[in-house]
Amino acid sequence: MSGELWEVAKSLFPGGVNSPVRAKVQPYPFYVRGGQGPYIFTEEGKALVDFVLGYGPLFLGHNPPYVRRAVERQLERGWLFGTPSRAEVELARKIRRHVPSMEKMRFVNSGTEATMVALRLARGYTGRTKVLKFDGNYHGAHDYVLIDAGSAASEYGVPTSAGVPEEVTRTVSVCPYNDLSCVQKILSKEDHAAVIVEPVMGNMGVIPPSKGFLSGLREICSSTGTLLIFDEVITGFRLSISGAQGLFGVNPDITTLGKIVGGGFPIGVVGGRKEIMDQLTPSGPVFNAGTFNAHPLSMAAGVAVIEQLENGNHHVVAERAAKAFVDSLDDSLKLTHVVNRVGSMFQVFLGVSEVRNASQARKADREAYLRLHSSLLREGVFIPPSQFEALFTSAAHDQDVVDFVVRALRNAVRSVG
Ligand SMILES: Cc1ncc(COP(=O)(O)O)c(C=O)c1O
Ligand SMILES: N[C@H](C=O)CCC(=O)O
Repeated sequence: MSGELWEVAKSLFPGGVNSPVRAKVQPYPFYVRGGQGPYIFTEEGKALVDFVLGYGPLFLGHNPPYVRRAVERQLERGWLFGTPSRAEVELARKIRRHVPSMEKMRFVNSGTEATMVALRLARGYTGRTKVLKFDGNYHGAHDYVLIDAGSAASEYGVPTSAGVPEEVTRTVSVCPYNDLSCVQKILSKEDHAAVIVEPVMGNMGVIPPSKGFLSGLREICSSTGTLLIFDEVITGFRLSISGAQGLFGVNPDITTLGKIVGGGFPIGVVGGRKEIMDQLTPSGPVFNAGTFNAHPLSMAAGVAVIEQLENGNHHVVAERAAKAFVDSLDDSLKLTHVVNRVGSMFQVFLGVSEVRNASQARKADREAYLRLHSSLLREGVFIPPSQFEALFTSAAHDQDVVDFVVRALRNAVRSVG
């Protein structure tokens, strides 16, 4: 049972968990036995409608048969060879077909690794040291991005992590999200290698880019010789089959992917213009290597997921469910609130009337949000236990699920006040 596992886990893991946001569920995290479609099943045997979806990767829901079969086929053949395998070529060709700005790419094992390689590549290619990021954007858990970071770093009050050397911090400039004048001012010195941005912010709740923000970044970067990196670890293959860059029609120089493109198996991808990517070892001097890079199981799962996205109306189904949730929330909540939604990712901010950047997100009533989380859990619905995460829907969130969730929401909002 969850309570017993938690007691042991506390003695084994710092804070009882292996990724901090998981510890936010009160009074202790529930342990999960399995998942199917839009549901997860707890150790206690309770079914929960899942709006966390592994923090984004499971765009087709839990345990979809075509992904499972692809992984099983790979398992039968073996799963690690230390040499290239066919599936990595297949997955890369699919990614490039849908995200043409990724002319060449490197497969790594997490979004964290992907952004780390992207920034190193940008420095190697431009010969410049500094990079610019945005307050509240989260790009994983390495030194160069744990500065004013969102997600669990903000939730636990350490947006700038202890242990990041000051020498590193000094090389990272930070602007408020959606503030082009700040970017213009900083980049005008022409000493920054890159701007890294979540094209839709999904790690401070959800915050959409203002009209003209992404195209403005493109223009400023091009005119100052700065590389533009879109961190599409969340948005890639979610906001459209071509990610946020397809949706907004703005091409970055470098893209990072993760989550969906590995079908729920560990993956990160860094890709971009040929001449930039060719700086990577063995064709260039910027080093990257990895025992598990292009892991055959992740490659097989990724190919299966993209095949599904190429043939179904999965984005329509996921987006319809997200819209229904948001509409129902708007109808039931009496309290002042904002719901930001882009496609199938969204978040509600209670007690505030506008959220366009991280400082506005920080003003939301986080206690009230946690009450909403807990009461939804009692009603059989799992949303992230942190204001600074996004809710996600999947292609498995069909009309029956939506109807159930709308009823659950009506009961749950009473606890919010
Ligand atoms: C936008 C973004 N970039 C990078 C990462 C890091 O990915 P990972 O957790 O796979 O290291 C995440 C999430 O964790 C993310 O949301
Ligand atoms: N916000 C993070 C990634 O998107 C959530 C994953 C984690 O921190 O465990």
